[in-house]
Order: sequence, then C-alpha cells, then structure tokens
Amino acid sequence: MIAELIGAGKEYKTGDQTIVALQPTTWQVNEGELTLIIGPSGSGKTTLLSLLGCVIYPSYGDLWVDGRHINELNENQLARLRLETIGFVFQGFNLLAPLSAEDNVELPLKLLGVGSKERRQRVKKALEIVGMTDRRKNLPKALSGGQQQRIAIARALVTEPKLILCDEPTASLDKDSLVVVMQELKILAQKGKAVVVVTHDPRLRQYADRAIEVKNGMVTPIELNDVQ
Ligand SMILES: Nc1ncnc2c1ncn2[C@@H]1O[C@H](COP(=O)(O)OP(=O)(O)OP(=O)(O)O)[C@@H](O)[C@H]1O
Repeated sequence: MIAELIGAGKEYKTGDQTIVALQPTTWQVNEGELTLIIGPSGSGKTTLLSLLGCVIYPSYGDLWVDGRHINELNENQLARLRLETIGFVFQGFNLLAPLSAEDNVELPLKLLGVGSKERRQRVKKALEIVGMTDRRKNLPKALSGGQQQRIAIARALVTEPKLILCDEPTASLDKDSLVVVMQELKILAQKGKAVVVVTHDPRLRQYADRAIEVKNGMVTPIELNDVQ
C-alpha cells in the first residue's frame, strides 16, 4: 500500500459557508494497480486526488502516504515528499513553454539536486520509455497533444515515483493518443507503480484494475463494467 485515508475528508470554508468536498473516507491505494476515479462534476474527485498528492491537508481523519503521516508534516516536508514520491500528469500537460522536451523532463531532477551525469541518464531512459527520444530537442509547441502528454508522463516518472496521479490525462487527446497514453500508464502500473486516474471517459475502464465513484463527496468502490 502506498497511500491510505482513514476517515479522511475535506471541507472548505468560504465566508460563513462550509462546503464538504470530501466526506470522511477510508480507502487504500495499492502499488501495481491502475485505479480510476469517476463521478460527476463537483463531486470531490480533484479533492481526493489533491489529498493523495499531498497538495492539501485533510480537515479530519488521517492520511498516510509512503509510510508518512501527512497530518504531521509541514509544508516543506510535504513539498519534498511530493517531489520524491509522487508524479503528476494533468489534462493541460503543464509543460514549460520555453524549455525543450528533455529540459522539461529534467526539471524535477534538478529540483531534487541530482547530479548532471545521472540526470542525463535518467532523462534518456524516461524519454525511451515513452518513445519520445527523437523529439527530445523540440519545444512543447512543436509537439502534438499526445506527444506533449507523453513528455509529461516522462517528467512524472523520471524521479521514479511510487505514485502517479493523473487528472483527466486523456481529455485533450484524440483517440490514437488516448490509446498510447493509457497503454503507457498501464505498463507503469504493471511495473509496480500505483497509478490513479481521474476521468469522465468510460473508455478508460479497459486499462484499469479497479474503480471508485465519488458522488456528493462520498467514495464508493464500483465494478469496472459499471463505469459509464
Ligand atoms: N479551494 C476551494 N474552496 C472552496 N470550495 C472548493 C475548493 N475546491 C473545491 N471546492 C468545492 O468542493 C467540491 C468538490 O470539488 P472538486 O474540485 O473536488 O470536484 P470534482 O469532482 O473534481 O469536479 P470536476 O469534475 O468538475 O473537476 C465542489 O463543490 C467545489 O466547488
């Protein structure tokens, strides 16, 4: 198990209003699995992903990621944990426009203080895994959406994170790119990573090992066949 919520939930206070974004939830994320998070807009999916990503603290309950009790860590410790343990892939790719593909992939390693020789080796390997070696010198704008997402996946995996969190990773992609990106994420799960994907797209169920549904802030496990 890489992450565990024990009665963990989140509420937001805006003015005198309190919004329960995620009700108390007990749930585990396992290595070697690709898990889908589905559910209607505003139901709490991103909130759940943000908790797993150690981007926000739970308002109640306990959150454990990679054996660390998140409730007890300060912001700096969380930032370090994110950098070392978690890879993020977003719908909008979030690549830095002035940097080449390979410089984007290299960035997290620089932030971690990895030496230049090892950085080069790891960037090379990550680009090979996503099949983007020949486009490594390109700026993001010279790449298709699918290619940019593959670079974003290389950036997410270059630090060898145990947990890869994806927020609508295929939403901006055509059908062929969707297949390539999901096959890559599936292979990462088969190699032992925990991969969690928030999606509205029922086509992704064929790549998943399990699924949960979030509705009105409530998390319920569901059968993959019922993903729609
Ligand atoms: N920072 C915030 N401050 C106040 N309310 C918030 C905040 N973030 C989320 N919420 C509220 O919490 C609820 C859950 O939001 P969340 O973004 O987790 O839903 P979602 O399922 O990811 O939605 P979508 O599919 O539209 O992205 C919503 O009612 C949202 O308005």
